[in-house]
Amino acid sequence: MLSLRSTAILTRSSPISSSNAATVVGRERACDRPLTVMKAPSVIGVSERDVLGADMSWTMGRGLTRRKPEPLKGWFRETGWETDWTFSSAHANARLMTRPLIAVLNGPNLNMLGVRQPEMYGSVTLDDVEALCAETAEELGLAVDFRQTNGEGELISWVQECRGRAAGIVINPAGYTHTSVALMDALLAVDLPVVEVHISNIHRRETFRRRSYVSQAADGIICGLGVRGYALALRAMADLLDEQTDLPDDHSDRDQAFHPYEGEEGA
Ligand SMILES: O=C1C[C@@](O)(C(=O)O)C[C@@H](O)[C@@H]1O
Repeated sequence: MLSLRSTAILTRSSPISSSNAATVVGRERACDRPLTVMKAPSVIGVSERDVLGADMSWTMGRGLTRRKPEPLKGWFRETGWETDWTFSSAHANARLMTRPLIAVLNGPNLNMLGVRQPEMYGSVTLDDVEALCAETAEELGLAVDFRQTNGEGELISWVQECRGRAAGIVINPAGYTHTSVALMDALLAVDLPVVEVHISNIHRRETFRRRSYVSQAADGIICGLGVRGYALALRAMADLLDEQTDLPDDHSDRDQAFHPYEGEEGA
């Protein structure tokens, strides 16, 4: 279970748009080290998609370091999905960036990596793959939720849960690649960027592996490059998300529009 790792709270009164901003109150004073918080849609009154799915860059107004902490109005819900918020407050105007959450989903028998047909899949374990994904995500400024299941229904439920929660899906559907219309339908339904990964080159193997239902729902496919395909998939996902982003680099307009501590005593 994920634990609450920091105690920041978001409050806002109007719907999010890319041109306004939220008030962010942290128990931690503005600092240069990262804070990880759980999302709190019920607290901040925005949809989970706004928090996690959308590309967002929040610019905090002047005065973060001067604000007295408000009483907490609620706690971030623990949902198993998280986002990282990084305070960088070397300057008077601190900037808060969300990390888009990418679900990395693995299908049946991938828990057996390392012992399963090593001549085909190599000797690395699924834990190694998870570590690789975490490292790559860190480098790319993404957050990952890495999961594996042997159940088709569970995999489909996880895909469905991504809607409104994740910014994209990297999936190695394993055996369900070649059989599951339902998984394909779920991926089509969530309407998120999808990158399909296979450790082995499915086109060099048995004929039945050449057909992938999942590919119908995938933006791209990486196969045959071993587990590094996961890292490549995350890189591709970062690019896809960048392409969706139309935020200007210069947030000065938002800096001007957002004065959360205006009028406050001591601000
Ligand atoms: O389980 C797997 C693993 C696999 O998805 C791969 O990663 O190469 C390829 C599938 O055909 C197979 O059923």
